[in-house]
Amino acid sequence: MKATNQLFDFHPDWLSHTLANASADLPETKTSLPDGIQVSRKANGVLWLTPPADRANPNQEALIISAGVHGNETAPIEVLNTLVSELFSGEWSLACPLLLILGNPPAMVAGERFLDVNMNRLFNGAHGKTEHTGLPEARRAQFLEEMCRQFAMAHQELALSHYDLHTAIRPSKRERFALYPFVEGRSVPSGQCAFLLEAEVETLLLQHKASTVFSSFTASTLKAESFTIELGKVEPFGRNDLRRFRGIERALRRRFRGEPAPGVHPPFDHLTVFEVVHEVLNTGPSFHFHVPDDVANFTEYPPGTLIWEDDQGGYQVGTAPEAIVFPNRAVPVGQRAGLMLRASGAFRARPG
Ligand SMILES: O=C(O)CCC(=O)N[C@@H](CCC(=O)O)C(=O)O
Ligand SMILES: [Zn+2]
Repeated sequence: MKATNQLFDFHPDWLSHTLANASADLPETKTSLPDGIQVSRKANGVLWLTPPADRANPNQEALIISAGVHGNETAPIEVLNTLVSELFSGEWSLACPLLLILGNPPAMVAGERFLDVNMNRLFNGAHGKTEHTGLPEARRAQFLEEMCRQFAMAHQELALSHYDLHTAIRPSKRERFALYPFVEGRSVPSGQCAFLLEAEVETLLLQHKASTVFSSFTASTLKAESFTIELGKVEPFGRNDLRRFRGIERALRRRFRGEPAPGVHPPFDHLTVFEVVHEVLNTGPSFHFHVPDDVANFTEYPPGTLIWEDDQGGYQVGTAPEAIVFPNRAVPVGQRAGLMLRASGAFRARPG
């Protein structure tokens, strides 16, 4: 199709174009789809789509969807690519402005989480730290912040949501879970909970402080309703069982098309909610992490369990059981080695 070829230079799809140009500094390229959607490839792996001004946007929203901020988390990248291919081949029509981001193309090509520095610790301005000067991942994070800022400015009259799609390094006792960045005084809107259930995400983690992850930037700075969503486990391109990702694919397609939310149905009729009670940081040479390397996300520890210690102190589970997510001792000093969670209730959606 003409529009696809113009934007993707004869590559069959957006993903293969993005991988083939992983380190290229591509100029902005614009085209339009036969149904009038304006498409701008802002840079490699970044598409800004705008429906015609007279098209209805029934949900009155604008969406930022990112994947591949970690290069080896490939399933959500494949899901986004499928949706872009459907849109470009005219299978359905877009109702809302959309900013689509494949975060770290060089790391995607390498099949690595990141190359020089974890890009999902570089937002909210952290890309500007002197130790990151000149690093491609820092430049990319700064560019992505700028794209999101411009997109939010261009659509101030619409409700802005950002879903940053990931897969986890370890197996998980809860297959899909979302993290809600902390913003003072804010609580999760019920419509967002219903969307997570629609996407077959049944667990929600409430963060306890703002951070340097992408979703925290869009939540804090752009006032978006933002979530990091963990959709399964890391696998290389082509090795994902995409049937396990149909929930998010369907739910995003429905939002892109501007259709109303469907009713909720068991088993995806309630979200189990956890709150972060402690962030485990690698404190340096004397840091000793007592959680084994291969423990699954949401493994629960009874009260009093020693989670980590160093020569200054440590952390023990409090009076109620706590679960761990993202245990990872191999992080640089000062970075997160895990999150300790306490169950804090449930969101039960009204039956559809
Ligand atoms: O499985 C893991 O250990 C990491 C999976 C992952 O990349 N998670 C995100 C979570 C971001 C957030 O806290 O919102 C990350 O660590 O960047
Ligand atoms: Zn990730």
